[in-house]
Amino acid sequence: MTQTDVFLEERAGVSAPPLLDVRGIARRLGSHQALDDISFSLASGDILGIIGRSGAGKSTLIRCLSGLERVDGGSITVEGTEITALSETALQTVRQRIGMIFQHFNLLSAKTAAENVMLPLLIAGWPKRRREERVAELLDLVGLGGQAKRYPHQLSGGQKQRVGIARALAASPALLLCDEATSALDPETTTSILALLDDINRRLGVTMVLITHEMSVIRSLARKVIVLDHGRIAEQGSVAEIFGAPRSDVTHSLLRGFRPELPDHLAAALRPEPFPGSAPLFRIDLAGENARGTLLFDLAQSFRVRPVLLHGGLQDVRGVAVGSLFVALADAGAAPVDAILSFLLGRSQATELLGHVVPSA
Ligand SMILES: Nc1ncnc2c1ncn2[C@@H]1O[C@H](COP(=O)(O)OP(=O)(O)OP(=O)(O)O)[C@@H](O)[C@H]1O
Repeated sequence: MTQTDVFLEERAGVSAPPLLDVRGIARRLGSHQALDDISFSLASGDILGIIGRSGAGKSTLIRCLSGLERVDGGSITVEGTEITALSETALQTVRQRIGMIFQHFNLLSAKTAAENVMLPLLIAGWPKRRREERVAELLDLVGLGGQAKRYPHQLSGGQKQRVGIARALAASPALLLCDEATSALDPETTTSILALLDDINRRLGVTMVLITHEMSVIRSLARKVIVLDHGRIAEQGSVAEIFGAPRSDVTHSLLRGFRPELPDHLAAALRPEPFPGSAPLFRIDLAGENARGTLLFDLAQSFRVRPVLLHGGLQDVRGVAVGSLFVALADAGAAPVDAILSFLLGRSQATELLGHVVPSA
């Protein structure tokens, strides 16, 4: 099953209709095709991370999802309502179901934290008493119970983003769009904001779409990933699939530093053909079940080879063990490399024969 099939299967599944369904959207900015044939769907409660290099089209996509920008073609459906078909007035009502948080927080500087959070409730016409109760509840939720009367300039960056999150959640949106929500924050504050968003998703079940250029954000928060490149989807899948076996060049490049790579001295020692004393060296990409098995033991038993682990490692990606091992097979003399490769392909996300090295190198 391909990664796209996983998405399509969910779309066709017996469960509830998707909360967000995007079909073939396109958007042109001047002479530039900023988005081209973007399709995906998202179930209620899911968290989708959209990543891409600068200029890939991330901001344009999130602006289209929020209804701030119109598409030139295709459709966007939120909770069964096709927002791309709505008039500006009808869109205003649906947009109350969509919350948004921003890189630079976008708080009103002349209003207190509580007044900023209250704004969407004023617009939605909530009565005063309920508004005040709701604001107190939201400030507690984001850990700012004691800061209600502070102005933005009296708050740290992390606290400002907490106000932004409380404001976005005020009218109980079904969909929360996060536009580079942690890009202006230091690493420690980033971790605490991502943990808060994760907690909110678990407690309130809010569906989230986050755009970012940082793979660390995707790894910490997303469950599904779309990699955008030049306005098109280069690749999509679960976060474990993307980290475990990336397929597109752009994903490989965005993951640099997040996946084990062959150390330079080993790469320099690699030869394309076997030579006396050499062993074939494989890169084995693993995720989930196959990362926990007895792969190397079974390999040794089945082919009477001696697997020598030269490099690699596993990391935890949203509860799934994901990683790569660089394994040389000593004493593989008579063992058929093709059969070994097909054995490994059946037990891994991906396996590649990199060349031949002296195993102790
Ligand atoms: N008015 C415009 N006319 C022509 N091209 C535009 C216009 N506005 C944006 N673009 C181009 O559209 C592309 C997509 O821009 P967008 O801001 O969506 O990308 P992005 O992935 O969010 O980038 P970044 O991470 O740098 O914010 C970029 O190449 C940008 O230069």
